[in-house]
Amino acid sequence: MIEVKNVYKSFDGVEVLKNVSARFEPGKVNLIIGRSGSGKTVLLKSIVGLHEVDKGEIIYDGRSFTNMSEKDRKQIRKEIGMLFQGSALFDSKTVEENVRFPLDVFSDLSVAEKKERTNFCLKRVNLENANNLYPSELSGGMQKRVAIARAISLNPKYLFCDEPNSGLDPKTAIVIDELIYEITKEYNMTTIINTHDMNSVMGIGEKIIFISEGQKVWEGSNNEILISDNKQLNDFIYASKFLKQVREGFLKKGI
Ligand SMILES: Nc1ncnc2c1ncn2[C@@H]1O[C@H](COP(=O)(O)OP(=O)(O)OP(=O)(O)O)[C@@H](O)[C@H]1O
Repeated sequence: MIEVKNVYKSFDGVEVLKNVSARFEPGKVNLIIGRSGSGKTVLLKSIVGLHEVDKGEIIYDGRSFTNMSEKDRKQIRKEIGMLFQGSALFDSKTVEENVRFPLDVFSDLSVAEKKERTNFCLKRVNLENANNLYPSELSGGMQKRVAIARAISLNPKYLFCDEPNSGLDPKTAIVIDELIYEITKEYNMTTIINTHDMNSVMGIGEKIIFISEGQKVWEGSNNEILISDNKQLNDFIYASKFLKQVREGFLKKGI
């Protein structure tokens, strides 16, 4: 479990995170949602240590990331898989080299073991025959799958995804969401995703944190979101006419 306790973060005197607390559980897909500029990325970066928080604490399974030495942080970083916006693959490396990269840098595996692990990860994302292709030869969805294979190569306990669906068509986005959901369950990972994709929210949002102007103003599940009477949350969610109609139908049925 990852715990965020009373976290504050400012840039040049401007408070971007204000007393944010949240618990992200293992084996669950946790989403951070909110408008552009609400502080989602700053929160995610604070959790992984790309930003130092001004106040408050980040705790990984009882280990205070905020207060530990750089050496201990390195250990936690090895337990983290990251899926960046836009996949962030190395264009000059093949699919196989991209997926193997974290193993080359962080593991003591032999060449044969690395090959085996790389192939296992590629198989897991249904890309068995793509080893020798370059990112430019792949569709956006395939690139995302390579990025997922790379993110799980070190068998992480924690998976962070920043807007995993950006740039994908709705159908491919669902495939990627489902893949993230399945691997979260398979490896009992604590997965945290930043998104404003309402399909993801409704499809895989087991636990959702809604951030507005740097504050957590709501948390709950994808089912609870449909019956919430939190005005700020509803203004955000039902900016979509379609979802407004879904909510009305849902409430009419009295579920
Ligand atoms: N390194 C930084 N220096 C100064 N200000 C920053 C920095 N990073 C983020 N901010 C500011 O913090 C605020 C929150 O930004 P953040 O990127 O977390 O928003 P977001 O919710 O992730 O938005 P989006 O959905 O558009 O990615 C913004 O006002 C942004 O300008």
